[in-house]
Amino acid sequence: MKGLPGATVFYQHEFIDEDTANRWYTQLTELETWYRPTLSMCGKPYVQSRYIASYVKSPSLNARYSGHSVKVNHPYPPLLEEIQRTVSERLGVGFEHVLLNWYQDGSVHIGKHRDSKEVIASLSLGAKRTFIMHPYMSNGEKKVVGAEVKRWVLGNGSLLVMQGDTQENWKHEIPKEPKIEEGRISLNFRQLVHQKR
Ligand SMILES: O=C(O)CCC(=O)C(=O)O
Ligand SMILES: [Fe+2]
Repeated sequence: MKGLPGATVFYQHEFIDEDTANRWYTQLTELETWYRPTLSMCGKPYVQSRYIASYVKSPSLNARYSGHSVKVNHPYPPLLEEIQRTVSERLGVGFEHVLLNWYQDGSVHIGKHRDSKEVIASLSLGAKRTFIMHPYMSNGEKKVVGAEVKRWVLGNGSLLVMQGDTQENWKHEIPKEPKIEEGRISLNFRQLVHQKR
């Protein structure tokens, strides 16, 4: 993707067709493992606005995000096997873990953050949402010369891949868009495996 120095980001608007995307969205809302994660902010518990669900290929894997652990499930249900296989075959990359985020409407968001360095492939289903990348600042300086805020829309059935130095140099977020009434689910496929229980 152009205009993102120090990042390797690919975006494909119609990675899967709309009918399939809509069908997968509806089926995934029926998963029984959705829950709202709690973060600790200044010692107080803070329940986040989005629902998440997470699956690992192998029961010995553990997933951590922003310092808190995520409840992981095993095995993958057949639908998630099918979706992951579709993404893996098209990209030629295997994944060991998926984190699903469910933004039930535009009031639900994810704040600016960085993720771990593995390849992250993110499939979007449902409502279109804005995605913003911000240059990461270190000691008051951008880590990459010429980095400027970049935003675009993640469509229904689109795929976003972040890899390489992207997380070193950039933060990303899905901001609130209060006018959006429909829901969106993103499936974030990752290779992470480095922490054992
Ligand atoms: O929903 C998305 O597309 C982004 C989610 C995200 O950044 C994350 O789960 O780390
Ligand atoms: Fe992220």
